[in-house]
Amino acid sequence: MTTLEETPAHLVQVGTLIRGARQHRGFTQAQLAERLGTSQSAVHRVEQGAQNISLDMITRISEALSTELVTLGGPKHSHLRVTGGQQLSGSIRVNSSKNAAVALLCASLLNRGRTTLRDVARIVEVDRILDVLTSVGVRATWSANGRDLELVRPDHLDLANIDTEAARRTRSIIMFLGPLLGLEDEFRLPYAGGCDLGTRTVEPHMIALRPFGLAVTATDGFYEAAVTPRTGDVTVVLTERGDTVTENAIMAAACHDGVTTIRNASPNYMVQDLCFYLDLLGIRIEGIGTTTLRVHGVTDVNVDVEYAVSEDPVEAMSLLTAGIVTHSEITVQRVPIEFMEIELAMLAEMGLRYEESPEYLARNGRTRLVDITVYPSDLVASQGTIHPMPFPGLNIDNLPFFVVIAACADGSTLVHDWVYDGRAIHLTDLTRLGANVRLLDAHRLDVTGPTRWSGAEVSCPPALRPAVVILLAMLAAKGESELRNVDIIARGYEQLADRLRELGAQIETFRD
Ligand SMILES: CC(=O)N[C@H]1[C@@H](OP(=O)(O)OP(=O)(O)OC[C@H]2O[C@@H](n3ccc(=O)[nH]c3=O)[C@H](O)[C@@H]2O)O[C@H](CO)[C@@H](O)[C@@H]1O
Ligand SMILES: C=C(OP(=O)(O)O)C(=O)O
Repeated sequence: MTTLEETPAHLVQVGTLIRGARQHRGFTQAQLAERLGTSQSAVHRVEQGAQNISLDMITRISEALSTELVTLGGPKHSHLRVTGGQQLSGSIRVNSSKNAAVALLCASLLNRGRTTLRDVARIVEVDRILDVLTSVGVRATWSANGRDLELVRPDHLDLANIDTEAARRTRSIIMFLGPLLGLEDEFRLPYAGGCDLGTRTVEPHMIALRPFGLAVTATDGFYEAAVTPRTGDVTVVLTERGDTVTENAIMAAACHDGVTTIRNASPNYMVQDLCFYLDLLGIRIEGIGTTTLRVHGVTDVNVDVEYAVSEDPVEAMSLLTAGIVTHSEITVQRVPIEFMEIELAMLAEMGLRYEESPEYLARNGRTRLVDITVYPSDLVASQGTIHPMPFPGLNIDNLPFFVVIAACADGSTLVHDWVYDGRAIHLTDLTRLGANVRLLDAHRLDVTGPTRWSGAEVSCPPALRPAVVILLAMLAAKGESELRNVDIIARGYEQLADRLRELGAQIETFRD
């Protein structure tokens, strides 16, 4: 067998191509293995480049993926050709959220019974976490309609076989810490990765999990975790009101023998989804939707549950923005209104005309939804600075959409992203399409509108939301634009170009 150190470069290249093609098709390693009549670990080895692979096998993989992507000779990236400047029309539904899905996937490790997640978005971020889960022995099966995911954990996780490459490509791997605390005395996890948004510390996670007996040392490329099991009531005070750190604390508390009080908890949408799921597992949580949670831990959970992941406020913002910047009348259905109220209030201040339907409940029976119709509106710049805050403030992931909206508005707007030191810079790519967007420093943008958008060729920024913002600006820009290398969009959006096409957008996908 070939060891990783002596893996020939061409095998790694072939493995990477196969992984890319599989993820593009929305298959897990286990699903591809099933189609090939082989094991998940064999697919894992092929993708790592740790196995010699015959031409015959490459052909079979191509067939299994019904794709031409598995070819020798350099990866083929996808690009979008957009003919913009046209109005959109019709209705579009908001999908379930990436951020809740990844938390729920990690949380399923707490359950020895069967977890069925309904309405899971088919996005690359989900696949990455699924690849990690299946590599350690979790059985993951998609339903025939491809929307529901059944997860069954083995009694012992095979952490030695963890899919390091998939793990390193997502930040969400950090959310394995919470559930693993209750399962293992010692384990190692690859460093968390993700989009290029500048430095994102993991220190708050370590602080939050210390009261549960976790000690972590960082070695080359891995967090080495050692757990000294503790019992009894615990208070965790979060130093930052972060979303995933709150989720980690909740998951550690869920399997802790005692009651945990978490202060300065994020009450954001993905945290609420996690709490609703844990509630079904029999873990009582007081204070859901507030900044103080009391989690009544259960040390052995073994129940079969079904939970429908709730709708994504960031996708809702993205779709509303598509209507706003193209001066269109469109209806965005299934908007989780609790998590869009501030955004909508700000847009109303800027002159957006819109209507909301009466509220109805999401499939999880908890999240309140509305349909929102936006009308063509003449926008004016916001009076104050636009800046995010932990929920219930303006969602940081929605902030980039305000940049392209501000560029359509009359006047100057200051947009202040105090959270990420590497996200604002990507939005300066809007200048290529004619916008007046100036970077004042790493965190602040001055945007002056209205913009006379014009088509251009732009390389997709290496960050999810800015990438989508550029695409939406291209819909507004008269003439032809090209957005090159758009694979990153599939990390958080399912078939975005196809769905915008259904609203009348002229977007064509092509490859090198
Ligand atoms: C999988 C998932 O759910 N990802 C979301 C989650 O990431 P996640 O929870 O991983 O966000 P981070 O922990 O990286 O927080 C984002 C940044 O904000 C800083 N920070 C955060 C809270 C706070 O009270 N003070 C503070 O300074 C952090 O140091 C960091 O630099 O939350 C981010 C912020 O909402 C979102 O952009 C991500 O989409
Ligand atoms: C920053 C984001 O997510 P993640 O935490 O997955 O990087 C995002 O969704 O825009």
